[in-house]
Amino acid sequence: MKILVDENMPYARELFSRLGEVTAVPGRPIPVDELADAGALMVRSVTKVNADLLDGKGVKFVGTATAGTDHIDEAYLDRAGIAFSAAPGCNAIAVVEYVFSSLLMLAERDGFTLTDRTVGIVGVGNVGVRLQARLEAFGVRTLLCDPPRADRGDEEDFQPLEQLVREADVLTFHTPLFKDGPYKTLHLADERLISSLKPGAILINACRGPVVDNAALLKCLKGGQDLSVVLDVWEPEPELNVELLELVDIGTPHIAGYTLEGKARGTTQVFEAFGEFIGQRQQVALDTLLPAPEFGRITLHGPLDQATLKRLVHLVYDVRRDDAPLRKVAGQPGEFDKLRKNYQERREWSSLYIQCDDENAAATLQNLGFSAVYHTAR
Ligand SMILES: NC(=O)C1=CN([C@@H]2O[C@H](COP(=O)(O)OP(=O)(O)OC[C@H]3O[C@@H](n4cnc5c(N)ncnc54)[C@H](O)[C@@H]3O)[C@@H](O)[C@H]2O)C=CC1
Ligand SMILES: O=C(O)C(=O)[C@H](O)COP(=O)(O)O
Repeated sequence: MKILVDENMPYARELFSRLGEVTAVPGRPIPVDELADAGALMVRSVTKVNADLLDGKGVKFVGTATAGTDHIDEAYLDRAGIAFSAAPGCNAIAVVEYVFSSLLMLAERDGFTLTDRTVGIVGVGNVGVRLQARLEAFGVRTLLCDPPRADRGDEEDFQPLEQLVREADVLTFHTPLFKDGPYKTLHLADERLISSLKPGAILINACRGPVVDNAALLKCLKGGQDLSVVLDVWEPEPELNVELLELVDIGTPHIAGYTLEGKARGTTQVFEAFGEFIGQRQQVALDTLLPAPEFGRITLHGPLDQATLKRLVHLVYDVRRDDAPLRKVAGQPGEFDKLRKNYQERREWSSLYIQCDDENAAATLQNLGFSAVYHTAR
């Protein structure tokens, strides 16, 4: 069977060739003629999968190596009898580490202590849960908002969005994009919400661009609102509003989820689902695929404070490495996708093995997701 895969899926050729004949293609725009004889299609978020793309073709299985699924018309796939699988949670750790890098950078720049701040998390799924756990591991207070989970009766202390807006110093969005329905998230952060944020607040959007009304945000920033902004996603992509980019504190080209581990997990999740679909069950251990990281092992002497955590975090990933290149090319056609396609390898904190001579530092770093151990010379 011919399996069409997005060329930005690491390890796709190597894995899927165990199950069929692989052709790697760009995802935006996808070369439609390649679909004519394809039995399976593996995409990322840049390919809109719907009747226009697939009607009259022989595709029987669609996989997306992403957490978000708003680019897939699932109702159409259902009607057309095409099997579908996504990769929930594959890159959640990467997004959490992006948010942490941003907060630590802003804290250093503006001279505040993270543990004095309250972080409101909107959308407490794979990303939000991990973000809450890591923030709390470092002693940062969190407030949670997730109406679908609250309505399901999930045992968590959920608050209304209005309360987060009133109380949070940082408001960070991690919801899917729902254009309508009871839990609509399109423009969830509208002008009213943005202008009601506490003075000096930080607004972060690393989920989908249209969850924050970009025109309203631009208006608030141009009006001089005392607000710091971190945007990884834009309305619309790949054409972002350059004037808005100039006014945000951190702006990146939709790469919050782009650790090598996160992308590789996405590939392996859809690979395993496809294997299951064709009756050839496969399992892949992620660490058999990944190369050694640039920085593998270090020693930390003494306790862990915010400044030390910032240095450790930024040894693995500093969000500014993705902000500067976007500012250089923003507004030039094709450049947004080029930055994403030629993304410099980025690893997760767990790739850094830290030997600590302070027991508390080791425990906190472990809870934050580093591979930390306590070891004394005695
Ligand atoms: N920037 C990037 O590179 C990445 C972006 N994403 C985006 O982030 C989103 C969240 O990712 P995950 O946590 O993995 O998804 P998830 O599906 O595990 O969690 C989403 C959570 O949002 C909640 N939610 C839904 N509607 C809501 C509403 N109206 N208000 C508050 N909460 C609501 C859901 O109940 C769920 O708990 C994805 O749907 C995707 O669009 C995900 C990964 C990488
Ligand atoms: O998983 C998701 O959802 C994301 O937003 C991905 O990180 C987006 O990456 P691409 O699929 O656009 O490469």
